[in-house]
Amino acid sequence: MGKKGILLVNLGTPDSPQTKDVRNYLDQFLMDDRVIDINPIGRNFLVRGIIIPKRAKNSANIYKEIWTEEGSPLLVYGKSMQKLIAERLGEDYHVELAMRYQNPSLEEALAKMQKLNLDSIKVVALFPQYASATTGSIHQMVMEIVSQWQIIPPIQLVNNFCDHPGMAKVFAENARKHLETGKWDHILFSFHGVPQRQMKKADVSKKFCLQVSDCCKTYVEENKFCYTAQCYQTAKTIAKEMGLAEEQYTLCFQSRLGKEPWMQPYTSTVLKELAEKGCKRLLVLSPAFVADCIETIYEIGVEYQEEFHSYGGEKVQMVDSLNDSPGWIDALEDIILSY
Ligand SMILES: C=CC1=C(C)c2cc3[nH]c(cc4nc(cc5[nH]c(cc1n2)c(C)c5CCC(=O)O)C(CCC(=O)O)=C4C)c(C)c3C=C
Ligand SMILES: [Fe+2]
Ligand SMILES: [Fe+2]
Repeated sequence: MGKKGILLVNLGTPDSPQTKDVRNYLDQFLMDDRVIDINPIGRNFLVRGIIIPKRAKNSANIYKEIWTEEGSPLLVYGKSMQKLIAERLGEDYHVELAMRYQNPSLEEALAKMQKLNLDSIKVVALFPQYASATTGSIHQMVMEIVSQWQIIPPIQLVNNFCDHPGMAKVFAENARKHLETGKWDHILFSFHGVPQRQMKKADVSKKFCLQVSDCCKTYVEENKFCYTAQCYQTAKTIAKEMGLAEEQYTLCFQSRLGKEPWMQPYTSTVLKELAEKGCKRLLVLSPAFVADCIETIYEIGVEYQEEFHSYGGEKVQMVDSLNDSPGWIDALEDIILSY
């Protein structure tokens, strides 16, 4: 028998923190019709005429602040995950890492896998929750590439691992380290948001998401593929592992882009409300990501800290992501073998 192929895929990151590379990254990312899902002319105007000219230089400066000697944190942790999981799975497996945007590209990772004549390929998008803009886009691109092959091996796509107990345990352990050393007034689960429009599009029945009150706070058959419902399920699983009561934590959504409504409550609004209630110290988990990146290190660690301070709060403590911790490698192995 030959080897089984495992393809780990994360979102992507610029090749360097220089403006030119950040521009290329944002262009490929935001021109994806699953990310900015409007008509092509509108998307071209919005992305190339407004967002990139306005954002690229500032984003490049932020990437410069978070860049490490080995590169972008998202890619550095991705490579480390790839190495550790390959060691763990042993000789019967071949593990590749790819990024949906920029490098290492999906094209080059899949070309390597094609040459190896693998028995099968399992695609694990490195997002605990399924969203059309992330996992959906990765799966679409993998299928487009593989559809050109003469031999298409058995392919399996992992949809989500939003309530995997091992994943939740590592987030809970990382948070617990801070619970032991400090007193926190409240815990936030701040997820990357998506536009409300994309949530409605993902509801096949058109009768559930954003149509019934508290539509996605419980994870049920009707919303089993809903990003928001999966976010609530992740938060619940981690909160249970941490022994938190419902009133001790709040779920919120960050990283909104543009003017249309995204999933709510927005993290900024919740920070303001908590500060007004007298909360001074917040512990923030961000379990939409499996690795620290610009959205956790900078948006939470720097921007939300400053914002909370401006409302009268004192401390926003970001909890480390799963990164390349041994517990996460255990969980990832289980996801690969059993999902
Ligand atoms: C967790 C899953 C993610 C979803 C869902 C998602 C949707 C989404 N994102 C944008 C716009 C931007 N996202 C950016 C960065 C970014 N987004 C994710 C994940 C999700 N995005 C990650 C992991 C990252 C970080 C990459 C890194 O290199 O660290 C950015 C860039 C930020 C910047 O340049 O300052 C933008 C812009 C949209 C429109 C969207 C729609 C559903
Ligand atoms: Fe994003
Ligand atoms: Fe929903």
